Amino acid sequence: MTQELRFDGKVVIVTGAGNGLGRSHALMFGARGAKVVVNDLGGGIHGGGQSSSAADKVVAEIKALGGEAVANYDSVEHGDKIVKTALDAFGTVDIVINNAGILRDVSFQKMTTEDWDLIQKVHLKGSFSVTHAAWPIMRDKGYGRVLFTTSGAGIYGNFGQANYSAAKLGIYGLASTLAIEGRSKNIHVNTIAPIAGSRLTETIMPPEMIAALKPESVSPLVGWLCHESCQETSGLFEVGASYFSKLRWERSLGHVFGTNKNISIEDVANKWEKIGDFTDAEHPTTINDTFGVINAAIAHKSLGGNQFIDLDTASSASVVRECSYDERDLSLYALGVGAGADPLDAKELALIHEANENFCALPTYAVMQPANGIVQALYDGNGGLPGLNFGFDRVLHGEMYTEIKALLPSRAKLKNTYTLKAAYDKNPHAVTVLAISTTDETGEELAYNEFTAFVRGGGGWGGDRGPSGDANKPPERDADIVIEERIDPGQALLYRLSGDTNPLHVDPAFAKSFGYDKPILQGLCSFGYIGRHLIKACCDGDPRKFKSIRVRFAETVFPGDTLVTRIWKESDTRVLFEVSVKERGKLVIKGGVGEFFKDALVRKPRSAAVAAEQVNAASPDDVFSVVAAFIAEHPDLAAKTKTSFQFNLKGPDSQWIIDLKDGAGSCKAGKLDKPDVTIDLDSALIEKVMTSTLPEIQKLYFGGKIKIGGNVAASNKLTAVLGIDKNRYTKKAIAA
Ligand SMILES: CCCCCCC[C@@H](O)CC(=O)SCCNC(=O)CCNC(=O)[C@H](O)C(C)(C)COP(=O)(O)OP(=O)(O)OC[C@H]1O[C@@H](n2cnc3c(N)ncnc32)[C@H](O)[C@@H]1OP(=O)(O)O
Repeated sequence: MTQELRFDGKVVIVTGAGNGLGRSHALMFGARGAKVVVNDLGGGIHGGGQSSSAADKVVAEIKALGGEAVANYDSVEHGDKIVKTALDAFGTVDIVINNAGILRDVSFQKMTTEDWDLIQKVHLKGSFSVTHAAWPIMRDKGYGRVLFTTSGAGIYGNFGQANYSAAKLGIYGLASTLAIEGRSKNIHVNTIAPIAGSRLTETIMPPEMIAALKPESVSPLVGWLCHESCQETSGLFEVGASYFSKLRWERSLGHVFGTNKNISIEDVANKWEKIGDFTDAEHPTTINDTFGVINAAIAHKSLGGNQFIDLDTASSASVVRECSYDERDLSLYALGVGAGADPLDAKELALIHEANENFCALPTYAVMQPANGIVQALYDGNGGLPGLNFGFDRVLHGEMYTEIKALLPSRAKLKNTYTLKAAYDKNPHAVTVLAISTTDETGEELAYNEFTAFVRGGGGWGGDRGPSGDANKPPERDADIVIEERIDPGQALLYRLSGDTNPLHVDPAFAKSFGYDKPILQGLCSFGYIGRHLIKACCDGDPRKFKSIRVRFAETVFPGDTLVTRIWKESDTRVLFEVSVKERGKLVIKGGVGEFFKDALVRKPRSAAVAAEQVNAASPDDVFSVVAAFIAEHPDLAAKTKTSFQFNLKGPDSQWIIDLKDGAGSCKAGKLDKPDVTIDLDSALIEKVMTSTLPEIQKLYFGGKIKIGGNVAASNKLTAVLGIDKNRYTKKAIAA
């Protein structure tokens, strides 16, 4: 900032401006264009006497510098008179500097009531009185800057200054409330605790220190806080001898016993260390920050001595959440975890392009829907999921285990059943393990997940510490396979669209409040990358061979990092792995274990009820499901599938091969030479079905001509027909 900050046209009252700090402030304002009311009673430092000479001298100094100033000799107890001087001379008041003060230092033992009252009168009541007289003027004009002067003696206490300490901390309380009341009227209120050599301090400081503590080194802070371009309000600053700093409150995370418990003195004594433990301390800035904590404590009914983990639910019934996904979700997720960086990589394209004949869900998508249920619960601070009594401000994803039980369909309605498997007290933190079983509409279990949450400051209830140490350490030899991949700097923003909208990954301010320099990558995003690495390295690129993965998120990963996955083969179906970040040489994933199926999982036909809902579907999966459902409903055809059953599903321009065997099978684009059955799609028939059943779909999608494969919109039409009217259509076709 190079432009001079001036106060032209602004009217400033500086109390106690005849000497020391007040004089320095007044000269600074005068030199920068302000009209200054130089108030000074001209008394001694202990409150006796009166003289106009001190104020007059400073007025003369300001005028000599080319500025405008008037003197005022009233006591600050009569703030209205001081403000009247400003109004009479300059017509308004813009800035009030409450600086005047005296000392009556004496030990508390010897302090008289008069010593006490006098100090309260000059400091606390004086600050009130001047500010109170100027307040309506500043409110009416919608502009004001008020500065109060407190002291280290007020903030920290000081021997022999009980009266002064009380008044000075009272001033800070006054300032804090005025900052709130003035905010809507553009009145900013700040407080400084100056350390300066002045008449008040020369009796208690050695001369060389007094010389170093020039009042002139305090005034620049006063000038900045009172400038119209400064937005600071409610601040408290220590300043002196070229040192400028800001103070704030700090509060330990504390301890909540739970309101259902009668708290004893012994309970408090037992938790004393925790109550005073400033690890992960908070910095409250408003009274609501305190009420929030108290309300949370009142709201807690079943804490059993801990605030964030609902231990009661550890043994209670599971919670079920329903959700669904489709091809678009799978594609978006695959992109979110780095697939498609090379659009010509055919194996990865099959994870993204829903009409690809090998289209298949990335197996790690199995974590996504269960995770989204947790994310929703975290938004609520307690979404009814077992164990969760905390929000995003506490949680880091600690560990993850995912096991695939059946091939994920390209679309499904899911039931996720959440159970709190364990809660460990890693004092001062906590670790919870949520077990989630995922089933589809048919009741078949598709996946099993274990989410481990690291809950900052959530421990300390004296519970079991749980497993310790590093599990699944890799052997001390070079890795068998190393895969390196850079995460795009914008990856967290793309990944969050799959559902993990935790602000920690997108909002720089939130990340800062959590203790990070910038937003961090979602744990499950790294997880997805690593899943892809394992598929590439250990499944020959076939996601259908992927069985399970276990990781510990040991260090933070940031978007833009390069992941280096090191894999050690234990057998054909099991590996250990670790992941580090190339740029920082940090190990970010420890204890990794991957397991694989010897033979790729195969699709199983889904029930007719499920298939009937596959309208507007676009993928081979859906075509397959519908046809397989039809077959299942026709015993003659079903019997054939026990051995092998193949047929062509033919449209005017392209064809699908459906291949069924032992209740499982595949569907891909192409034409069999010798199919068991050929179902010939007749566009006239389709048009008739569409016209009679779904004219709006026809209007949108159907132009009298159907294409299959390659053309997604056309695939929609095909499966819509099969789904809606499959019996009528396929019967006729097969009969033909
Ligand atoms: C849960 C469902 C989530 C669903 C998704 C929604 C939320 C998401 O948006 C949130 C995220 O994605 S966060 C991003 C991913 N996670 C991270 O970046 C965390 C990385 N890990 C760390 O920073 C440290 O390990 C850290 C900070 C976690 C721990 O480090 P320290 O404090 O140094 O701990 P330390 O002293 O080493 O160990 C204390 C005890 O805790 C155990 N522990 C350590 N790391 C753990 C971890 N990652 N998971 C589980 N337990 C862990 C230690 O073993 C130790 O216990 P003991 O002494 O008994 O061995």
